Amino acid sequence: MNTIMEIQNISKQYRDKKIIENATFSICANQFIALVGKNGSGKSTLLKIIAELVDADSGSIVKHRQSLKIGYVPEVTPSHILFTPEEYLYHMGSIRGMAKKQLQQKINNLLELFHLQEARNIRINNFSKGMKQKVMIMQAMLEDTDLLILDEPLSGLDPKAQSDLEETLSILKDRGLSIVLTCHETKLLQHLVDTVLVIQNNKVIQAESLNKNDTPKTNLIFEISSEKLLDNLSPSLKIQQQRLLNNGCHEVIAVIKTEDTDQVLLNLLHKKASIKQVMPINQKEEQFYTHF
Ligand SMILES: Nc1ncnc2c1ncn2[C@@H]1O[C@H](COP(=O)(O)OP(=O)(O)OP(=O)(O)O)[C@@H](O)[C@H]1O
Repeated sequence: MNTIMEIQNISKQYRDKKIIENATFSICANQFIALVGKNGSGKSTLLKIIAELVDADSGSIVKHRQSLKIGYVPEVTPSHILFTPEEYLYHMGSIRGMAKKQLQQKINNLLELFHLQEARNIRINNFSKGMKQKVMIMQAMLEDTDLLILDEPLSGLDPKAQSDLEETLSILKDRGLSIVLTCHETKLLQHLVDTVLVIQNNKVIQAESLNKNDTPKTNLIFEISSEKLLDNLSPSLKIQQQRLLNNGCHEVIAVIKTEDTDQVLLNLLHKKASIKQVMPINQKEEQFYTHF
């Protein structure tokens, strides 16, 4: 897959509280990423950093396209917009300096795509939550968006509005957009999501595909004194993040097949690695499904 953006070693804290620590992952063209984690784990913060609305304390974001267009939809939908969707989108596009003709054409396309043509002249404050959510996504897509970032788009929607929005997201994915969203119920989006990123203890860990037929996998975090020691471990170890610690050791976050766990741990212990965490991925997903 074509990488469009790399998030490299991003860290963020508010006052003395660590929120995100050394987050490293890539976003590819047409990839659908769900970011999950407990309340207050830092999901919204990470989205705002990717959308360049909040600065990270350290680390960098590398864009692989010169003019990568990012659309951001916040968690809270404004409830008292007295404009019609057409007026609102026109206003938002004008603020961004879009040409009148191009803007009108785009608004027409979006109203059609989101099935809101019949509501084009109704004021947004009379809309249902699902319809308001659609207008917020439309404003994020006024320009030719490559990456759409959505904070909890499904929250507060009734099941009908959720499946309606799910259908819209599926169409956007089919049109080639990359989507990163936070959600509590990844099960709802199971057929759309390519990658699940989990924020846990300030770290961003990649869970495996949601496909239940996959071989069970386990996340492993360990420290090892030298990168060279990893060389002949790599076939059984899919390294996702690696960083140099102040003590000169390397902290490694990796995924292994659950059936290889004993052998990999034995090999690591022979190499004097220090094991920090072993967590079966399916169990972790189960935990997210049941506790959010
Ligand atoms: N601007 C800010 N100033 C200080 N603290 C903040 C700020 N923004 C977020 N925080 C704190 O950072 C932590 C992470 O917040 P964030 O909103 O990113 O979490 P979240 O995972 O999106 O939570 P939720 O699932 O409840 O929406 C929380 O403890 C929050 O209080």
